[in-house]
Amino acid sequence: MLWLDLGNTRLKYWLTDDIGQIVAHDAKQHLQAPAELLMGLTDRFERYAPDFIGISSVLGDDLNMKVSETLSRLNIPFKFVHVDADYPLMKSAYNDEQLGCDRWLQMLGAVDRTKRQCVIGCGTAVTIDLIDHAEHLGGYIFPSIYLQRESLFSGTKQITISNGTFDSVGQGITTQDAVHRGILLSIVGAINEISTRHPNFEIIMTGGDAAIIAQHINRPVRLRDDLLLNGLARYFDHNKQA
Ligand SMILES: Nc1ncnc2c1ncn2[C@@H]1O[C@H](COP(=O)(O)OP(=O)(O)O)[C@@H](O)[C@H]1O
Ligand SMILES: CC(C)(COP(=O)(O)O)[C@@H](O)C(=O)NCCC(=O)O
Ligand SMILES: [K+]
Repeated sequence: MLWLDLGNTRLKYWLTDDIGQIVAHDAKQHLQAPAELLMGLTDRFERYAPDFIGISSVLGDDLNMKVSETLSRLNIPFKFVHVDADYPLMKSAYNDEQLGCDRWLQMLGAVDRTKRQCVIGCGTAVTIDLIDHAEHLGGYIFPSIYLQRESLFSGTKQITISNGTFDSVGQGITTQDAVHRGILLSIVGAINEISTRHPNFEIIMTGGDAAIIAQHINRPVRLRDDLLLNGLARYFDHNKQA
């Protein structure tokens, strides 16, 4: 099988064999041209001859259409995931016409009926979702540390910071440090506040920036880079049986 995750910044793919083992995977920036990026990957995909392609995309109809056109040339059946608030594995209180399918799949990949869970996706946006014994209660959306830096850069005259590392939440005494530390604290502080409000929820983090953020959380965090893939596999496995 070939699994695709089209996020706002990166395209991720995984090729798996008959028993679900990953035989190849990668993550690449798509620069809003995922179809063109996929075109360049088709040779690699064809070599593994997957019999099905399962897709998570938060890129919207126009880009999804272009992706479909590119994938059609492979002559391999493919399907996009559709969010369903009434799904057997997890019910959701969220408006399912709006809920991003990457958020939903990350939750499906993590959900455990015996637990209370807080699933945090650290991608282009940071999403925080609360699940109580397989019931999605709702969540929060924040701009990522990079989007926050870009908004300061573009919305102010004197802040011209466009690079540097996010490695501390202590107060800064230079613009560079104040910007990076303030931004990181906005996300870390929010997660710590949610963790205080929901002490019995296990904290699970995934996505490109999970490791950077997790270091500053004042409770044990489970880092899982397999959530979305796991959610895709659960979704299509279930749909096959249905
Ligand atoms: N301006 C930037 N500079 C450096 N890295 C960035 C920038 N914007 C995004 N990234 C990186 O892109 C990655 C996006 O994470 P990912 O989980 O793939 O998100 P998405 O699913 O939204 O594409 C993160 O690892 C982040 O560090
Ligand atoms: C919140 C998101 C932007 C996160 O996307 P990502 O950072 O993974 O690229 C995406 O899940 C999305 O566009 N969601 C739709 C809005 C919602 O979930 O309510
Ligand atoms: K967006």
